[in-house]
Amino acid sequence: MSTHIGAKPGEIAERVLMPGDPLRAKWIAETYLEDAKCYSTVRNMFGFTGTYQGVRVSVQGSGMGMPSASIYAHELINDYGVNTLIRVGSCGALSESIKLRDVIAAIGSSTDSNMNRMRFDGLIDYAPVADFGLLRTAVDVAARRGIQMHVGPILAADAFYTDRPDLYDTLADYGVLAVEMESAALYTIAARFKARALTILTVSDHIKTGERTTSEEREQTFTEMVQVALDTAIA
Ligand SMILES: O=P(O)(O)O[C@H]1O[C@H](CO)[C@@H](O)[C@H]1O
Ligand SMILES: O=c1cc[nH]c(=O)[nH]1
Repeated sequence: MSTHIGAKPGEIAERVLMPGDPLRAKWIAETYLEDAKCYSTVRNMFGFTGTYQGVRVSVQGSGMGMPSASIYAHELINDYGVNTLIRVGSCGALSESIKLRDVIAAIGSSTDSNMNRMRFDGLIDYAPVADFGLLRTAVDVAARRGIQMHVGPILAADAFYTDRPDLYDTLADYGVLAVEMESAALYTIAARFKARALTILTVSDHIKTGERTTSEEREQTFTEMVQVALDTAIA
């Protein structure tokens, strides 16, 4: 067991999908994996391992926000030898060119979090980016499956509810497609410990139009994102 994950050594696959929502993890495991077994219920942050097309894959909930996601990414890599982490999350679209339920692969993640400022002593604005190989594979997989996937930069924000929507408009002017709450930390930790990471998102909320999906939809219906992530994980 690590501090926050109740798995024994060897119970977690080298390739892990990471939704923020632990019930999305359960749905993915039950829907897509064969012989899925739950290896952790610590804090109800469920983790499962099974096989997808004959390859061992795990799905681990990571919670909301960078402090929580950082814990799971750190322990998966350092305590369980995970080398491939693919976040499968929900996000808010910042631009009207993006529609509700669209799929986005995050090439890089800006952030308003202070975590990397502390890491680099306030002297460097580190640029957290996706693993190029995973991103290239995900683009190929999406094309093969006929799934339209946007590829571009996103924002990982500390707060879900912002007092500064004007900054979201400015970010959109600079090409930032969407906001979520984990990827800057995921990309940074993966880089630090020599693992590969990619974030794939489904638009659950539209910041410009106010449209939103239900919590049940966020849990159980983002199938295109999950299919791209699974095919990418085993490639
Ligand atoms: O749906 P998940 O993966 O949790 O991702 C998004 O949803 C949560 C906010 O509702 C944040 O964790 C955000 O990043
Ligand atoms: O608007 C949204 C939707 C999902 N996740 C976020 O962080 N923001």
